Amino acid sequence: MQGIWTTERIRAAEDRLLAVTPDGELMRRAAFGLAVHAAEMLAEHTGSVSGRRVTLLVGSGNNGGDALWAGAFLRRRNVAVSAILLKPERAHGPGLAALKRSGGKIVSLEDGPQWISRADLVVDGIVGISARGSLRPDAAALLGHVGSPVLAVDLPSGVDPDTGAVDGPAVVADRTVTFGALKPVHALAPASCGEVFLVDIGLRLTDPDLQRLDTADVAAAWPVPGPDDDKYSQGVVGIAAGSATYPGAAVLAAGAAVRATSGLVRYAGHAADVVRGQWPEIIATGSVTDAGRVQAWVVGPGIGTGNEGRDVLRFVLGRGVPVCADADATTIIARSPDVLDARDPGTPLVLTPHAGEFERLMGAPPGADRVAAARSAARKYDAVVLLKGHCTVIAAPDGRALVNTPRGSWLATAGSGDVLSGLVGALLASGLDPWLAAGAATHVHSLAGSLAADGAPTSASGILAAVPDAIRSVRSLTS
Ligand SMILES: NC(=O)C1=CN([C@@H]2O[C@H](COP(=O)(O)OP(=O)(O)OC[C@H]3O[C@@H](n4cnc5c(N)ncnc54)[C@H](O)[C@@H]3O)[C@@H](O)[C@H]2O)[C@@H](O)CC1
Ligand SMILES: Nc1ncnc2c1ncn2[C@@H]1O[C@H](COP(=O)(O)OP(=O)(O)O)[C@@H](O)[C@H]1O
Ligand SMILES: [K+]
Repeated sequence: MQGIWTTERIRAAEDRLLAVTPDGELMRRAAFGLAVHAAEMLAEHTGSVSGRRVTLLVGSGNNGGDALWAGAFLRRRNVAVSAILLKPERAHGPGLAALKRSGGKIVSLEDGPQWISRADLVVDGIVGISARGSLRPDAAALLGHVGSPVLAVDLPSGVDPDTGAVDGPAVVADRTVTFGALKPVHALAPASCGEVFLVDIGLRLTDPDLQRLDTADVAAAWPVPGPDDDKYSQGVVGIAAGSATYPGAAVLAAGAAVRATSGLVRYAGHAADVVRGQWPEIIATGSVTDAGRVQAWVVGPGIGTGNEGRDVLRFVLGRGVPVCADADATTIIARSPDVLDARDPGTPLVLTPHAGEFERLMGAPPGADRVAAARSAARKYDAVVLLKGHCTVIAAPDGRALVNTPRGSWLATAGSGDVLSGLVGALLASGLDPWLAAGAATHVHSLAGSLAADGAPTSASGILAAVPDAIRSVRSLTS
C-alpha cells in the first residue's frame, strides 16, 4: 500500500523534523532532488544539460525557495538559469542569494514571457502545500507563454493540494517532484501532475489518511485456486442483472465474474437464455428465488428501477451474504431506502455509484472533495462506497479510503461499470475484505481498460476480454 497524507499532517511532520535538523537542510535536500530531476528532463527532451535554459517561476513561499535552490544546483552543471519572481519583496531570501551567487539571472515580471518562451524547461515553484485557490492572474498570464516541458515543485500550482480539484487557472506539469510523502493531489489529479516522483527528505509518517494499492497488494489479494479447491470452495457468485429487453448488462457483469476467479458463477434474471448462450459455464435461472446458494450477490445492472427490481434487491439483501449493489440497485436504494431493512445485519454491502447515482443517494453531488464525499456516503449507508470517476475513490464505513489513479480515460465507455460490478462480486464471493475487494477489482478493471485500449478506443466487451491479461500482468510480479 502506498500512503498518502493530508497537507495538515505533512506540515506537522515537517515541523517535527525541522526542529531536529540544521537550518535550511530540508530545503536543500528537496532542492537537490529537484535539480536531479530537472537535469534528467533536460537530457530527455533536448539531449543535453550543459548550456540549456531553465526558467523558474518563483512564488513567495518555501516552494519558490526550493525552485531557487534547485536553480543554484543546476548552475553547477552549466545550465543557464533565469528566475521570475512573482513577489520580489517576499521571495525566499537564502534561496535568492544562492541563485544570485551561482550566476543565475533574476528577470522582471514584464520580461518574463520572453524568458519563458525561450526556456528548454520551466520549473513551477509558484506555490506548494500552503496554496489556497487557483492561480492569481499574474502567474496565470505567464503560463500562457510556456512551450517547453514543465516540472512542478511539490505539486502543480493552482491545483488544490488536499482534493486535487482545479477550479481556475492551474499548472499542467509533465513531471511533479514531491518531498517526504505523497499528498492527495498526487493521487487525485494525475492529469495535472504528470509523472510523480517522491524525494526522501527524512520525513517519517504513519497511519495514512488515504491509500493507494500497489500492484503487489492486488497480486497478493487476488484469489487463485489451490490444490484442495473445487468449484464451490472458492466462493460462488450470483449475478442478478439484465432484462429481456436489455440483456447486455447481464452478459457483461456475469462474464466479468467468470473471468475474475475460478469456480462457479450463477445467474438469475430475464436474460438467462442470452447469458447461457454467451457463457455456457454459468448456471442460469429465471429468478433469484431459485438461483441456489451463493457466497455473494451482484445486483442491479439493467434490472430496472420498478417493483420487480426492488423485490430482487430486497431478496438478495436478506440472504446473509455480501452484496455489491450497482447501477439500478443504487437508484432503488436512493428512492426507497427502506429496502435496506431487508439487509441481514453485519453482512457487507458495496455500493458503486457514479456521480449521478451518488447525488441520488446523498441528495448532493460529490463536489470537489471526493474522498470526503465517499466517506460520508460510506458512513450513511454503513457500506463500502466505490465512487466511480476518473479517479475512483473507495471508502469504508470505518473511514479507510483508497484511491485508484487511472491509466488514461479509456474506461469511459458504455457498460464498463457492469464489468466492474462482476469483478467486485467475484472477489466478495471469495471472502476478501469488501474494501480491499472493491479496490483490487478497480485496479484490475482500469488495467484491463488500458490494455484493451492500447492507444485506441475500446468497449466494455474489449475491457472484459482483457481481464485475464490484466490479472496475469498483476500476478507476474509474484510468480
Ligand atoms: N517545511 C519544510 O520543511 C519543507 C518545505 N518545502 C517546500 O515548502 C512548500 C511549502 O511552503 P510554504 O508553507 O512557505 O508555502 P507555499 O510556498 O506553498 O506558499 C506560500 C505563499 O503563497 C501564497 N499563495 C497561496 N495561494 C496562492 C495562490 N493560489 N497563488 C499565488 N500565491 C499563493 C501565499 O501568500 C502563501 O504565503 C512545500 O510545498 C515545499 O515545496 C520543502 O522545501 C521541503 C521542506
Ligand atoms: N474519464 C474517466 N477516466 C477514467 N475512468 C473513467 C472515466 N469515466 C468513467 N470511468 C470509469 O468507467 C466506469 C464507468 O462505469 P459506469 O458509470 O457505471 O458506466 P456504465 O453504466 O456505462 O457501465 C467506472 O469504473 C468509472 O470509474
Ligand atoms: K508548485
